[in-house]
Amino acid sequence: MSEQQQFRGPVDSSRIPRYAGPATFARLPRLDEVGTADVAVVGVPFDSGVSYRPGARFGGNAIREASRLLRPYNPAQDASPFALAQVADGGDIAVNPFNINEAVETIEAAADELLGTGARMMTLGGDHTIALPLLRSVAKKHGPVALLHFDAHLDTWDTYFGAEYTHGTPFRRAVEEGILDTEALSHVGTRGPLYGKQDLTDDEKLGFGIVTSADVYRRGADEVADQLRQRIGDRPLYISIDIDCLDPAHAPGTGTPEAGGMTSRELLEILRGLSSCNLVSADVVEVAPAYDHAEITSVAASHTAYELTTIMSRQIAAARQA
Ligand SMILES: N=C(N)NCCCC(=O)O
Ligand SMILES: [Zn+2]
Ligand SMILES: [Zn+2]
Repeated sequence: MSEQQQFRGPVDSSRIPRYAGPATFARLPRLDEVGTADVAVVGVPFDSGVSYRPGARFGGNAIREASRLLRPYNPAQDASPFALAQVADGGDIAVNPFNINEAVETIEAAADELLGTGARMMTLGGDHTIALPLLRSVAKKHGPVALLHFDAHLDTWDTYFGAEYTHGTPFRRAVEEGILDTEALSHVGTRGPLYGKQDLTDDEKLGFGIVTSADVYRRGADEVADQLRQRIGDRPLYISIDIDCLDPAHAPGTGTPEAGGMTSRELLEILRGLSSCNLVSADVVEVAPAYDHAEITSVAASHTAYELTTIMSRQIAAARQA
């Protein structure tokens, strides 16, 4: 059987215009249409953990809309991700917007169910709070995972207004809970003002290395990707991408924008340089379409999710062949 016949791919945009019909990620089938998937793209419309502008609850659907223009062959990774594995849109994990603790539990349970089917998750946020329950679930399956965290922010702060689960705190909680492999933790794209120098000391103590946005500019995407790849090795890897890792010129539609960020080209190139890593699941979070213009942010996010999906599909196909 040819790969094309084996997996159900996107709607053919040369036959049905790409702007027709309801949006799924990359015009892929829904999970309930294919039964099970190797990669499940799921939305988490939750933004009750934000410290500034709200609106990331609408991010997943904005990314789906912007992803209508994605095409099936990815030349940068020389792969047709939707022919190498079954990728499907699993819809949204519906969570309580008025109770953060309950929402975190619901996300973890839904992720357990999806990962239990053998799927890898490509999650579309939502604010960054959602990374914690997703990591909990991934660690139940794989043990403590390596983490690459693309973000302007550290997100290793302790609490906000006494709250433990917020979009500025998921990775401190994750280290405390022992679900991350502290030999392989990196922030990428970090920049902007902090509360104090202690933020950096605390972050380092938790085990994180930092590649700042200026480092990416000075050293270039290839060198940064090489260094990250060496640190990660063949550990199970989770990639969490806060779209505010990009400069506001490349991602205005987000809740806590910081000047001086990476370009979308730099982000995509670093991800392509990680294509040999054992990516077990990933998220793209913090897209807040109300502050976007001309879908700049959601287009960047859709291409980011496409590269991540391609990495996962290539590995699934390689594992199948081994
Ligand atoms: N995770 C994101 N996007 N932002 C965290 C910012 C936390 C703060 O307001 O200091
Ligand atoms: Zn951020
Ligand atoms: Zn963040």
